[in-house]
Amino acid sequence: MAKKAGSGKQQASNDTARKPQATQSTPTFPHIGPKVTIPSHVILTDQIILLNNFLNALECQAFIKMIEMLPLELTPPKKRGEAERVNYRFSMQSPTFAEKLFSLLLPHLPQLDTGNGIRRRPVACNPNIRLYKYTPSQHFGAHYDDSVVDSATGYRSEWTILVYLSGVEDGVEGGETLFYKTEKRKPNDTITAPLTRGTALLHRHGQHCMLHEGSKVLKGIKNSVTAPVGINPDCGITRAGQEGSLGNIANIIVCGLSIFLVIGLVVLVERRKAAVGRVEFRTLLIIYLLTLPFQLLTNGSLLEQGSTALVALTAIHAGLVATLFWSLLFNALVATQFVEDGTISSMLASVVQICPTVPCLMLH
Ligand SMILES: O=C(O)CCC(=O)C(=O)O
Ligand SMILES: [Fe+2]
Repeated sequence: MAKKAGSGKQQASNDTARKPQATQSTPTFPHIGPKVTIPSHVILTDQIILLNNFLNALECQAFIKMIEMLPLELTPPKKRGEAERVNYRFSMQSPTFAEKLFSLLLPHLPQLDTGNGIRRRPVACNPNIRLYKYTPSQHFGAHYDDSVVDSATGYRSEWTILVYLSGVEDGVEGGETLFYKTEKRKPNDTITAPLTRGTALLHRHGQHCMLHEGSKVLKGIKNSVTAPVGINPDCGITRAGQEGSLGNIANIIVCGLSIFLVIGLVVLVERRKAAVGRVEFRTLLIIYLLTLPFQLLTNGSLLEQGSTALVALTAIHAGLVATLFWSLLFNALVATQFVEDGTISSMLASVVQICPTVPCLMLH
């Protein structure tokens, strides 16, 4: 009898719950070539997708050879509340392989549901890579996969990718990944993903994960490689021009209008009759005017996240905002002067006002 979800969902055992593991030495992964066409086959909308022939027979063979050389761990006996997993595994952090895997997957990936009705193209594979080997009678009990956040990028995973390195073509019997529509696990509510060599199985994980298991291998050896797949963080605004996004359109419009408004104010200040503070105020407006195109570009979701252009423009923007602060302070000093004659003595009143506040601030 498979484990009941009961009070809480049966999670993959602690060491399989997609929490990044202590880094093991990274093996040299075999070469994987890009594939021209890999049609995606949706088995269950927003839940299970198959990409057949993601790896060819030679690539699968090379992976299995690599797995055979690794110091695989046989699962220790399960603890309370953990899913039963009896197989051999090698787990590691490999950002390089995760990037390679993702670059090959990306051209063939459909947009995936992020959980709030929005579909997005995934952005990365998590570097937590696992290699599995199941011998006859081994299996992975029913469980749910957890989401993980990649600390380097902040991407939260929403899907699992599982690539079968061996399958029925190799004489493997049993070992299919089973998905249950209900926790009762009735045969009518069970979806069986065919165990086909080279197929990449994408399935939803985290909050919307279906209860699933790696069924018992009856004959032959099942090998697979798996990684979590991340989608954009929820708070991100898709870059303008991508997936029909207008970027941060409100920011773009307001900054655009502000540019014209501030130019108008600069002109009006020029014509101002007041003897004191005119130049300072105009300088403040000009500095503010300079910040606006940078605000528009850096906060408008127009540029690629992490790109050199965005970093450079953000640095200039931050510098201008700091300058704006000092200019504003200077305007405040000028505006509080006592004798409005424009000479240095007019600053006296400001000094007299500010000095007593300093000890008060220090006491706080
Ligand atoms: O090997 C399988 O078929 C299932 C593996 C799995 O569920 C997992 O790695 O979380
Ligand atoms: Fe799983």
